[in-house]
Amino acid sequence: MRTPIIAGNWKMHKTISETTALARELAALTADAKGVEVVICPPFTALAAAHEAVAGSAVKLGAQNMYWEPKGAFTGEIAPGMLSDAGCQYVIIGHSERRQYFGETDQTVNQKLKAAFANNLIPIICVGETLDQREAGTTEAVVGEQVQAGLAGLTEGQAASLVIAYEPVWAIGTGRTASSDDANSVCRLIRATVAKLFGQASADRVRIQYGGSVKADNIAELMAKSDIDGALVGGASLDAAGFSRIVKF
Ligand SMILES: O=C(CO)COP(=O)(O)O
Repeated sequence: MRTPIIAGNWKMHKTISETTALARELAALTADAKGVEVVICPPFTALAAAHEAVAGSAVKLGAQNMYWEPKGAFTGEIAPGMLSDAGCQYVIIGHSERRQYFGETDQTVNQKLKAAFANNLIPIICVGETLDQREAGTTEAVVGEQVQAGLAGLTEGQAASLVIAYEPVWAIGTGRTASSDDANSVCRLIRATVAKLFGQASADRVRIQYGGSVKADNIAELMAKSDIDGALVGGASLDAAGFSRIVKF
């Protein structure tokens, strides 16, 4: 049985004081949510404040990115150990915005995944096709390759314990959600790819999220699907009331 996981990717939003307020409100509003894991991923500058704000609650903390080296002359980068130190248990890796604007590739995603595991962080690896790729009929090939290359060299246990977020790029921030059937069929393909690479036991355990214009009013339909185990929520995670309704799908 896979525990559903709802994560909020705050992207480049919220100051420290705004983070404290939002995280506190969210912790209070989700205190009675049972059987679901809740994660928030604020920007780096607000991680420590968020950690303090959710202390004593079930809300967990994640970061939006990291570098793979443990320390050194890498100006502007953040090491995995620094995220643990700030209270993170999760880290988003290879979000489409990082692939699109910051040159991340399946190879850098793979290096980051291995570094995350080496530092006891659970990676949330993002995969998904662009509109051009969907219209060209290459969704399955693109997503399959992202999973295969991104997870290359992991152990069966690691493959089972990570989270894969299927985020079709054309559905992010556009108000266009993939239909629940379309989302589920790609999530099923992702699980089959994990089964092929790491065995059925890992595939049965790995949690697969859908992301892309998830809102309180479409979460229930998505979560009812066989292979969707949660959501990675952008815009709608910036409002405590709305996000708590998503958590309580
Ligand atoms: O990119 C996303 C989460 O990582 C999705 O963003 P939206 O929910 O704003 O579409």
